[in-house]
Amino acid sequence: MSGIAAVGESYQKFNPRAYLQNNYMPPRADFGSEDCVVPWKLRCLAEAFATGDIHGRTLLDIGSGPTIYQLLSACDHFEEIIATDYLEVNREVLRRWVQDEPDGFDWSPYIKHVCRIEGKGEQWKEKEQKLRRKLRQILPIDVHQPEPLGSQLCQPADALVSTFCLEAVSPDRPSFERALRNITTLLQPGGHFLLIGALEETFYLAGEAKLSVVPVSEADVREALSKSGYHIHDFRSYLMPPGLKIGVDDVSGVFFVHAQKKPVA
Ligand SMILES: C[S@@+](CC[C@H](N)C(=O)[O-])C[C@H]1O[C@@H](n2cnc3c(N)ncnc32)[C@H](O)[C@@H]1O
Ligand SMILES: O=S(=O)(c1ccc2c(c1)CN[C@@H](CF)C2)N1CCSCC1
Repeated sequence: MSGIAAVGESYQKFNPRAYLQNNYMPPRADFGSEDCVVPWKLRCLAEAFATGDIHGRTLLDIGSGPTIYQLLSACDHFEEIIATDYLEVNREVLRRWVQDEPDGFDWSPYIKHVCRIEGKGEQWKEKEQKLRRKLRQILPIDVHQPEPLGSQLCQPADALVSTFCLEAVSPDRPSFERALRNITTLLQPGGHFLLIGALEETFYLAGEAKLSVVPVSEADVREALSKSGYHIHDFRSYLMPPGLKIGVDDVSGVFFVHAQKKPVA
């Protein structure tokens, strides 16, 4: 079985609820200080969109999983947001959130925090409803395919977002770089790409699933982006405090990149 096939097999045991518990609920997900990793991630995204440089008709989120935090600052800048994931269980979690079904994950701490740091006086329920209105498609994706969405995307997106996906689904650095090249075909030339990921992580847990992660450094990410034809506007790294290592992964840090696909020469 190929490395990519083995990754796909390992994801069959992925448990969205366990994944959310491990990474998005207190105490690990702490909003107590601006120096905590969750406020840091949300601030990176809010500041990128606050420049006013990133806007258009369609934003595509690659490997959304069961999460929506990564889309909160985008929803004022795009007409349509498209979420994607490899697993139906995750696409179903997102559909249930969009439909405001009962027993969904409570994203209100994240929505309230983003409204506060954006400083526009937006009420959190207003932002929640706006994102539900704009999140119009939830599509299957495989970043290891040359056409990751198959024939589902009629035209390239104006911007991409992707958080903790590429390194978590690639068995090695070459497949990480190929996956980045594949998803880049989904982005307009000149389009912006906001990428968040794990630094030097080798595994993470999601219920019964133990997923392998290809460890990447800042230099590895920069090289992969350069090979895929991006200009890097901003690259930030966050060093994980030791207290946050509780056994659900071995992540050493988190990176944030604001990159732009170079126009066709
Ligand atoms: C670590 S989770 C990231 C979820 C979310 N973006 C976040 O920020 O927490 C990785 C996601 O990649 C998805 N995935 C697995 N294999 C994939 C593939 N071949 N192509 C695209 N996504 C894949 C998984 O289903 C999972 O939702
Ligand atoms: O935002 S995080 O940095 C985060 C959030 C999500 C993930 C990781 C880290 C690392 N493992 C990834 C597996 F791919 C998923 N964070 C980790 C500390 S507690 C709050 C969540």
